[in-house]
Amino acid sequence: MIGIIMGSSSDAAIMKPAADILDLYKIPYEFTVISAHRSPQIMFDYANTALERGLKVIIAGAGGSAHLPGMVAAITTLPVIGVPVKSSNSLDGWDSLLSIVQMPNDIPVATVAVNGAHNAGLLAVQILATHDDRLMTMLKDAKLKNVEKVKAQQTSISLKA
Ligand SMILES: Nc1c(C(=O)O)ncn1[C@@H]1O[C@H](COP(=O)(O)O)[C@@H](O)[C@H]1O
Repeated sequence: MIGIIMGSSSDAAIMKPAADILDLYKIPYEFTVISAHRSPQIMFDYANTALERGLKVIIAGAGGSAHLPGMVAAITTLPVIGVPVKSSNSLDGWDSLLSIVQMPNDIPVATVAVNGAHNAGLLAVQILATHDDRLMTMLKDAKLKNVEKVKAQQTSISLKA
């Protein structure tokens, strides 16, 4: 089970690609809103019980002054993947990117690109795949498909005068 959490329902569309990836790989997940700023006790309880509830990885997305991923990582020993969300009144996503990526020593958050929920989902799959042959086989197939896509582009590309 993977936890996908976000600071506000306004982040849901940006976070959905993480859920889409988990659907593709048939991995169960929960998808919910939790805010370190607005609901600190709920955030604490979620992070504090995540391991015993069977979560393996937490994907946390937040915009603006994005403390949610780092605060969850401060509480749990599970891997936390942070998704900087470019929210409506943010500084083009730089604020959330820097808030999430610049963690102090001892509290890592694996930060993906701004609005990079797709890769966050895939990274969670890759973490699970280290102990799951079905997932590792699917990931290898996906890599081979990428190679085929590039080969097709090599044969179709042309420079028009
Ligand atoms: N960064 C955080 C946290 C947090 O880090 O705890 N809680 C909400 N937010 C962010 O505030 C932005 C605006 O939220 P609203 O749209 O609800 O006003 C969202 O992108 C959310 O992730």
